[in-house]
Amino acid sequence: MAITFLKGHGTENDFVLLPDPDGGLDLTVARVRALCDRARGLGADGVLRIVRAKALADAPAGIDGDVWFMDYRNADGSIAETCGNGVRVFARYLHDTGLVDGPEFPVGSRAGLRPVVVHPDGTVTIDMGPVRRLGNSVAVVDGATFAGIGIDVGNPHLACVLDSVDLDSLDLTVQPEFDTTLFPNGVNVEFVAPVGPDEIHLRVHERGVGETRSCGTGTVAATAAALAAQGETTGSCTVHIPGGTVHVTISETSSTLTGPAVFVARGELDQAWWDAQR
Ligand SMILES: N[C@@H](CCC[C@H](N)C(=O)O)C(=O)O
Repeated sequence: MAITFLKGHGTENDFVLLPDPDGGLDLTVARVRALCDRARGLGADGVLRIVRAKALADAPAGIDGDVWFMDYRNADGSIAETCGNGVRVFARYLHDTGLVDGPEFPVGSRAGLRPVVVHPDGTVTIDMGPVRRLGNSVAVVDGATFAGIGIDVGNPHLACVLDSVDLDSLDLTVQPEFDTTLFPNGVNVEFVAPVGPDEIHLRVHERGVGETRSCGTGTVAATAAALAAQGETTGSCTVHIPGGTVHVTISETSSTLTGPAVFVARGELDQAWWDAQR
């Protein structure tokens, strides 16, 4: 059977999507790495396998088996709990292909259900769930220490609000150092430059990927950190990342992320190439 793929992105955080309703694909670490490789594969920050929850061995308890589940993998082959930009692209695929009834439905992820609304213009709003603050910490970049806040949005983040440092001057080609006691499974690190009370610029180094043009869960974590810097726990924010702009709201009990979801290509993988990546 031919293996079909789609290539898409959410604010230039790009993904290979693999429709696999019955979970038949043997998606090894080597295959994820090869797919994401920008020279020997299709090139992407991550892979989104589109699978029914009942076909997945490690779907979290409590998710109905018929729910469409986003089996997310980072470019290095590691599994992450969720991906905000990925959920938007995933949701748009389900909606546009008629795999769901109507514009409002839940998407399964290892962080739990993420209810979505697909808008007529193709943008998507996700209910990202509660934002959990983990306490103060620091990130070290090139010997310089930045104060930040640990934030859990289903996956772990360390969001640092900059005061005087120029965002563009940071070297994010290597993983910023972080406290491995607070983040034993690694962390996504955000650097946030406020440009107004409800508007920020953001750069992010993603766990399992490197610097990306955008990170949806990171935009929520960055908003929480920017609000905390103003003494607030709730509010809304326009977030500019290198790959575009999204909108985030945070309440005491939940959060939302709204932004674009774009498809670039669809096709079939070469079977001999796939078989050679074990
Ligand atoms: N790009 C994603 C986050 C993907 C997972 C992350 N790298 C992790 O390991 O937690 C997003 O848009 O949220």
